[in-house]
Amino acid sequence: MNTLIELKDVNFSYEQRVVLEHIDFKLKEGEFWALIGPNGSGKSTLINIILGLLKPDRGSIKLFGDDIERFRHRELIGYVSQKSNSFNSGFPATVLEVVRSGLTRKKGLFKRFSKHDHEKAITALKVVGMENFARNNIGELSGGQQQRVFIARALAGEPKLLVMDEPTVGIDQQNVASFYSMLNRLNGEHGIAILLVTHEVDIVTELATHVACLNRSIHFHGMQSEFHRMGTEEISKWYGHPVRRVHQYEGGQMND
Ligand SMILES: Nc1ncnc2c1ncn2[C@@H]1O[C@H](COP(=O)(O)OP(=O)(O)OP(=O)(O)O)[C@@H](O)[C@H]1O
Repeated sequence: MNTLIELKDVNFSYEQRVVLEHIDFKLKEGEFWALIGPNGSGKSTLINIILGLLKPDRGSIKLFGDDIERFRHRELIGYVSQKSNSFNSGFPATVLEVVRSGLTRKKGLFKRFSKHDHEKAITALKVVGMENFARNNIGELSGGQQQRVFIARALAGEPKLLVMDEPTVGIDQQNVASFYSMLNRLNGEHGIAILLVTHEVDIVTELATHVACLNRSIHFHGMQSEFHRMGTEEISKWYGHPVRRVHQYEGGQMND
């Protein structure tokens, strides 16, 4: 399995304040990682470093085997942020246009879209179950539907890795479940690796193949099954406050 993300001894501070320390992290092809941690633990900062938006003070970062400075295949990484789903009803773009805009990195902003691009966009909409909404205005859709469209936008460029920072913020509980089963399909059937930042520890650590626990440094990095074997006390210690674990089904479920 190829390694898609590899961080070694990464440190980062805002001004004088250290927020990430000695971060080692590795994600391989086909894996589904949940990145969890309390508020302010550095999750978004870590994602921004992986995306090349922030530069670490120290340490090495490799993407798809290349040093981040030399990595030229941004299209291999699709990114969906928590703020994507915030269009209001007057926003003048169709779902199809939003998804096609995911191809601009490859084509340049003012190039015309080919029939092939159109097909790619429709295929991506089918994957997320939104093909019937292609002609709708993006603002007419619910938060959950908009977020699916943003996943489709990220998928249009045919990435091998999808990075998401709390993509379910603002989505109601019922739609969250179907959103996650869609992610499961993307990972299981389409083989797309996923790195997902989440507060929904209970659902996601059941779905993900691997879990990373962050609170300034990495406190756990391993398989989902090992994570679920960890004791409540151990989890509470790094989380910074008591964490209650609810054993509802095999493997256990954790609420925080
Ligand atoms: N631009 C910034 N300048 C200064 N400090 C920042 C900046 N962005 C974040 N921080 C601080 O760095 C720490 C880590 O923030 P970060 O957003 O990475 O955490 P997080 O785990 O994603 O938090 P949350 O779960 O609340 O979204 C926090 O203490 C935050 O206040």
